[in-house]
Amino acid sequence: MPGLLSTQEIQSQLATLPDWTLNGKTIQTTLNFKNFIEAVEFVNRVVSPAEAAGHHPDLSISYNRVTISLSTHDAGGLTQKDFTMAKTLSTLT
Ligand SMILES: C[C@H](O)[C@H](O)[C@H]1CNC2=NC(N)=NC(=O)C2=N1
Repeated sequence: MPGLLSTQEIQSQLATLPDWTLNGKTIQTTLNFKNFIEAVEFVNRVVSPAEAAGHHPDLSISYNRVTISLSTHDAGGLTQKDFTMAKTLSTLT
């Protein structure tokens, strides 16, 4: 599938994102907030850049923790879009 990154490309991109890990065909991170409200406020800040990029992370909230998972569903794995979005989301905390 065009656009899928090689294992080597994934590893070198991950090296630039210290809080993110590879989990199967996704990259993932968990962020900790003070409480549920702050976690939800973070998720709300994700909406605009995700819509602008047409690329949407999987999000799960557990009280004060937000787990973000990125994968390019259309391509069936990781593409540059996932790493670009991970970098964008890292600026929102
Ligand atoms: C048409 C639309 O842009 C696509 O379906 C987009 C929407 N958001 C998406 N988000 C993610 N994470 N992967 C996709 O393949 C994807 N596709």
